[in-house]
Amino acid sequence: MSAVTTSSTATAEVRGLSLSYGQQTVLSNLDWQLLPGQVVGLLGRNGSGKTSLLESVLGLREPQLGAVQLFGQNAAELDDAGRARIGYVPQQSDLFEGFTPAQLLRYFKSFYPRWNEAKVEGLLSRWDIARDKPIAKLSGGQQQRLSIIRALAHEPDLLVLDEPVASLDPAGRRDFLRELVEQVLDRGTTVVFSTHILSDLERVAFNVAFLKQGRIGLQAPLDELLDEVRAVTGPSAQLQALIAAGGVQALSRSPLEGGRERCLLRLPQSGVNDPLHAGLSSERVNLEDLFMELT
Ligand SMILES: Nc1ncnc2c1ncn2[C@@H]1O[C@H](COP(=O)(O)OP(=O)(O)OP(=O)(O)O)[C@@H](O)[C@H]1O
Repeated sequence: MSAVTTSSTATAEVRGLSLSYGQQTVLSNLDWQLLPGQVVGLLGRNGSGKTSLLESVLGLREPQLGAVQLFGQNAAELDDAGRARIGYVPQQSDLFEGFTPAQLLRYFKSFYPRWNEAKVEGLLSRWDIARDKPIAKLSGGQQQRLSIIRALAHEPDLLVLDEPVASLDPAGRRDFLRELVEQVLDRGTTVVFSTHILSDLERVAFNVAFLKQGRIGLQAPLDELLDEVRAVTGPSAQLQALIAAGGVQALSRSPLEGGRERCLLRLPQSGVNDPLHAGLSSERVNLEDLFMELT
């Protein structure tokens, strides 16, 4: 179930990352890779370490073990040119509340050689953000959108969003996320965003990564998973034989009474090992099933 294939062109490459807070181990020998242009939804339970992982990827947290490379450089020692290629929207907004949006954006513009003023103006209008109102008086959702505009304005090659839609209402989330992804698709930006709102992922994440027990157990295109994964139930021996025959990836296995098991299996598209042929019961799964079993 390795989440990594070797590539020298990865936007981010994480190898053997371990991170603890005191006695609590949060990330454990974690491997992960983000390729150029990938849009990845990072899924994990509350407290599973999503923020810790994203901060480690950005070089903001020093892990006890392991290596993180961004654009081929050590993340903790990224040079200014490398830093300018990142857009980051943290879970806790770090906007200067005494500023107005116009002042804030002017301030950040001075740091970046690349700055797309037309995009900034267009998004401020479309996302309905008053340019000259103190940021402290904007709603939580408006502040979040402003934070995202700030992160998009310098056209980053890697955009990291930690629960970007937590303050948005359900109606706003869908259109907003779709537009966000459209904003970056043209440029081939790599996007990673953490969330536990599954409907957001279904709409915009082309890939999903599952964080469990300190590791990325699985990362794959969501469509492919919904197409290929089945919950298969039957006698353990029969399931074992099916798995041993090869070409089937066992994602999770849960023992049931009477020598039976329930397994999440990823089956090849050819259908050669269709469990129904082996007399086992097989059901399609949805994203919620995957979340429950893989996080
Ligand atoms: N600075 C810190 N010091 C000590 N413990 C921390 C610190 N930051 C996070 N933790 C702990 O590490 C674990 C992972 O936290 P993290 O914020 O990375 O998880 P998360 O998956 O982003 O959570 P959520 O979905 O609730 O935002 C939690 O148990 C948290 O209490």
